Amino acid sequence: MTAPILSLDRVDFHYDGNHQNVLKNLSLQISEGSVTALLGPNGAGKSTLLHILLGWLQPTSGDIRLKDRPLHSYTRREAGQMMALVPQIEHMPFDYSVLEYVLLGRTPYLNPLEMPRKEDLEASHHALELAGLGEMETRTVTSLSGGERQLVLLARALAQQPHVILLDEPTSHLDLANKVRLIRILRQLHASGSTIFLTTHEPDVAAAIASEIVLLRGGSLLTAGSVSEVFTEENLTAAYGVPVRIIQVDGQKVALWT
Ligand SMILES: Nc1ncnc2c1ncn2[C@@H]1O[C@H](COP(=O)(O)OP(=O)(O)OP(=O)(O)O)[C@@H](O)[C@H]1O
Repeated sequence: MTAPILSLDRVDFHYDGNHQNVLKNLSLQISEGSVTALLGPNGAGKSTLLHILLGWLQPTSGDIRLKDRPLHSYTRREAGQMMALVPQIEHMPFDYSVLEYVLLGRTPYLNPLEMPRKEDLEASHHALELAGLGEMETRTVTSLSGGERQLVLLARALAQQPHVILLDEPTSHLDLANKVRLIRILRQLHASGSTIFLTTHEPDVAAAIASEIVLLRGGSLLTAGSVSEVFTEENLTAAYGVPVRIIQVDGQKVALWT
């Protein structure tokens, strides 16, 4: 196993005003260069965990390290150069063009009020091409469909050129063709050495791209490990509380609810 780029050690978390822990004694290591899929039922704590990993929420107790330092010791700018989030959805209040929105991904590299430089424009154009949005850069973000917006959020994260990319249910608004495009992009990023951590409600997407799977239930770790270890009928049935069958189609594992 390669060195962990992110590690959690006995992390507990509860939201203000509700003392029930949403994450419970969670220990986890994410290896550099891995693709980790986080699966679990609604309310398991997946989005909360993503926000903890980004440093947006502070654990109630326990430690989180990014590379060789505690996560809380990173400035926002340093953390922004290391990690990017692709949220599931984001309120887009202003009539930014697609290109302007994607350029926001370059903020961790710019000084306050500095105009984007040549390399920022190049990184943003490249990200738009990768996400299949090359033709759309002058459209306003408010005029886009849900799936197109999700691709813009992906492009913004790609423009950020992070070491670790975190994605919250990245296929939730995508049609089949764009789902395949996303899987290809994530495979490309993986091949170029990026670390990828995604939540998904689609076990098949997890099986298609992940090297590691983490199963969360009720804020606790059910199990974590390689796809062959974790993606089993027994584990998925325990995670979701409904009987799950796994079949193989052309060497690909597919989960069926029975
Ligand atoms: N801001 C908040 N204040 C209080 N409780 C919250 C807050 N956000 C989430 N929760 C609660 O924390 C628990 C975990 O929520 P979280 O959104 O992390 O789950 P999830 O696994 O991402 O769920 P889903 O699959 O439905 O998106 C849930 O019980 C939820 O109701």
